[in-house]
Amino acid sequence: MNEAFTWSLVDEYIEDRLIPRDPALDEALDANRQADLPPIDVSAAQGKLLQLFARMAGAKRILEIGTLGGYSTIWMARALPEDGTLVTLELDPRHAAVAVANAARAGLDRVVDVRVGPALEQLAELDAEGAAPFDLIFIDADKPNNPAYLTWALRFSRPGTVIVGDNVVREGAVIERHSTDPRVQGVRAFFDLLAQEPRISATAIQTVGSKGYDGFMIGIVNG
Ligand SMILES: C[S@@+](CC[C@H](N)C(=O)[O-])C[C@H]1O[C@@H](n2cnc3c(N)ncnc32)[C@H](O)[C@@H]1O
Ligand SMILES: [Mg+2]
Repeated sequence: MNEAFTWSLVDEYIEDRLIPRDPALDEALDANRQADLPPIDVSAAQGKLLQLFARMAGAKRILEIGTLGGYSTIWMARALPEDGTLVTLELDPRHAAVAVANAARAGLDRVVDVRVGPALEQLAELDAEGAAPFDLIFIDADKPNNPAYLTWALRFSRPGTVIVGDNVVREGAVIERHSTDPRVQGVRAFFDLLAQEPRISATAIQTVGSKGYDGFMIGIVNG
């Protein structure tokens, strides 16, 4: 059997056994399709993993960089208490509008704050507002800016903050040091920064599934 086909079937099996259906998440994916958003959201199994990280961290404040239609947003926001907050940053106003509607349909409009514009500008604005530290930060936007996003993530952290980065393996292309793909170079610079950053303890895990072969970086800010 074709490998990628098996990975998808196994994801279906995992979803069937371990991931109860959440109509709001299914509706979010439908709304994304209808709005022609690219299907580059996390898988259900990965969304659940992010939700579990949020619960393990006892998160009350989550920052997401890269919203798309808010699929991962909803997964993580479901882990928040009623007075929790999830700030999510999105460049494309069309994506952001779909995400706002999806979060509202999920009953999360009071906890989810979708901010539109280049994330680097939005992060500077959050800083100017004196934003309190976040408990979990999920980096999943334009990969060339990953090093800058990590620097900002550290600024918005406290000891114990969990930082997760998506798409850090890129079908194995991460090891191609001469790659001309700026996303690969962004991820490699992200690893370089992590390697010499004493404030964070990190690893990366390769993943396969319905979204192909990729990986997550998971780190915790040291005390
Ligand atoms: C991979 S998608 C996010 C997927 C989403 N986290 C999920 O799993 O459901 C990346 C998103 O980042 C957005 N993006 C790209 N460049 C950006 C930037 N400079 N600032 C903010 N968002 C950006 C894209 O428009 C896209 O919606
Ligand atoms: Mg991603």
